[in-house]
Amino acid sequence: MKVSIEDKVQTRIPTKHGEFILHYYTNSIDDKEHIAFVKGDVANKHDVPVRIHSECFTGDVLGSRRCDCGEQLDMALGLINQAGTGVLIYLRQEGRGIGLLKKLQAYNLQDQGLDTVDANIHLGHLADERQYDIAALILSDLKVRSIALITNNPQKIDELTELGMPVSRRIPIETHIHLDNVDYLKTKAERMHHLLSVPDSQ
Ligand SMILES: Nc1nc2c(ncn2[C@@H]2O[C@H](COP(=O)(O)OP(=O)(O)OP(=O)(O)O)[C@@H](O)[C@H]2O)c(=O)[nH]1
Ligand SMILES: [Zn+2]
Repeated sequence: MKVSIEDKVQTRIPTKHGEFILHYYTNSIDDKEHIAFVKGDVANKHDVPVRIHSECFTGDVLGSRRCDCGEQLDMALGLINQAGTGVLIYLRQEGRGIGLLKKLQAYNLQDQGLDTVDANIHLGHLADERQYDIAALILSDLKVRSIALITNNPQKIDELTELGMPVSRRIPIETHIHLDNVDYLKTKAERMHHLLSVPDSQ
């Protein structure tokens, strides 16, 4: 079934990265609300800086150091603010699409020695179950013509391109590497082909 979306409400949100307009989208498939956080005039523009961020309650809200999500969220808003225009799409696909409960179970498996990919597989899931069709629809709804995608994940670039949203270039988003996330980032680079350079952990 093809999904459709509806922009239900737009409201002004002042942040430490300046002012954004939040667009609240519903969709025809489930009751998850996806958000576009828009700065400046992006309609009919090319090469618009865009971050497609997947929900990470532990990283985004609680500041978990297991992953790079919270820092990436902050960096992306800073980048968009500097550019003066851009969009952050916040997709409600927690835990690479497996949900919060399973992600937390995967964390316990990681503490027993599995990496982030094998922990998902052990729980009967794929390494990454995310979809980007709603992100592409939101960008079309905002009339964005092409995007400078803020990501280290080449798979995201391929998927957006396949969904008909031209990616003019990639903007890297590399965060701090520390003891709590070095193995996680290394797995992302080696097994998920993220464009990251991560030194060996001790
Ligand atoms: N299943 C699972 N999900 C995780 C884990 N760590 C982070 N996530 C989720 O991964 C998603 C973010 O994906 P990442 O792989 O960090 O990065 P990405 O979005 O693919 O790539 P970038 O655009 O470069 O950030 C969020 O939904 C997080 O909740 C983990 O160990 N296991
Ligand atoms: Zn995270």
